[in-house]
Amino acid sequence: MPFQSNSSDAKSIKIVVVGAGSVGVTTAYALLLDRLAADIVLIDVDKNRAQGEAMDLSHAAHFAQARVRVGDYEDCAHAAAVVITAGVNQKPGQTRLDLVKTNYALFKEVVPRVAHHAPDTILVVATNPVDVLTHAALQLSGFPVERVIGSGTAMDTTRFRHELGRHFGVNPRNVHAVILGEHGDSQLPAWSLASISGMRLRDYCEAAGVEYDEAALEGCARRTKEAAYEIIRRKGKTNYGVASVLVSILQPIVTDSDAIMTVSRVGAYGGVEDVALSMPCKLNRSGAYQDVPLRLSESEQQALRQSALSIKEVLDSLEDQPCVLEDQQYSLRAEL
Ligand SMILES: NC(=O)C1=CN([C@@H]2O[C@H](COP(=O)(O)OP(=O)(O)OC[C@H]3O[C@@H](n4cnc5c(N)ncnc54)[C@H](O)[C@@H]3O)[C@@H](O)[C@H]2O)C=CC1
Ligand SMILES: CC(=O)C(=O)O
Repeated sequence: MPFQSNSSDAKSIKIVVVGAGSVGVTTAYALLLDRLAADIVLIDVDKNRAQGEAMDLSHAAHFAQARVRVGDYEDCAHAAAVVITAGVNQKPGQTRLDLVKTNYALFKEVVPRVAHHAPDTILVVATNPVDVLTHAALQLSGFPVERVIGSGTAMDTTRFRHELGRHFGVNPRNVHAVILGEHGDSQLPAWSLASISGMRLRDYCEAAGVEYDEAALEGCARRTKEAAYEIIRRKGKTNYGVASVLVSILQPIVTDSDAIMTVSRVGAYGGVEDVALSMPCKLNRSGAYQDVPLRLSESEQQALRQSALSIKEVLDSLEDQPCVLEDQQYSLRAEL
């Protein structure tokens, strides 16, 4: 039975989180606080630790009228979404792309299992490098493109709005600004689209009688790009921001509400075919749709192309491309 959306009622909603590490369990906790699902399933190779996390979360679940349990891949059946957070994280100084070989190998193990048991679900990928692995998840699952979503620059867009909100002294929710491209070093701020109170940033500054301080704004974009490096240098990981972002991606899926978010999806960008990166997408119960019109400046289009090319280079460098042939896919699934 395919997932049936039930916009006002979380009773029937199951969400599976693969990877009960720092990001996975923080996401499960954020899901509980948001009361988005009735059944939250944790899957991890370290079953003992996952069990401990599920027990602890269950005590919090008491207040949210949901249950949290440890499961296996067959528990993915009928899940509204399966969030993949399993994998190694960055050590101080490492880039997200440095993780690709290890986490790609893990995806070859995990994704076909999820797809086998939950052929109608939506995959939400958080594991890094998230754009490369969103592409891998699409190929390994055989799902339609709209049902494989990477958290992408939804995280960076949130950080960017936080920075701009602080700079302009307004609530970040009232800043409309997006980061596009790679969830990584080649990301780009779409300055030409940024607005506050319906006004482009230059107009807003003029109307407010404040300086349009280009250097300070560049600082906002730089701190956005470097935020994860700095947090990892200080505390060894990031978890709260991404967990909240993952729940904000799951919300429009569960409630079928057509929210527009910058998430990663496979497509053609800046003339580069078959690559995943983030652009604004409409999210609903069927997945992520790129039917949101966008008019970027010439230099932003160039930067987007460069971002696509740098992700593509990593994809091409993977010795063993994800299997794309139907019969290969079946043979992989037959081994499960
Ligand atoms: N997209 C984003 O914005 C963010 C992504 N991340 C990424 O999320 C991933 C996870 O990070 P953390 O939770 O901090 O790492 P962690 O080390 O705390 O957790 C990883 C978990 O994956 C599990 N795991 C390993 N192999 C597995 C397998 N084959 N099947 C099931 N579970 C398996 C481990 O047992 C562990 O519990 C990393 O790749 C990290 O870079 C982290 C923060 C933000
Ligand atoms: C680690 C990571 O990808 C982030 O916090 O943005």
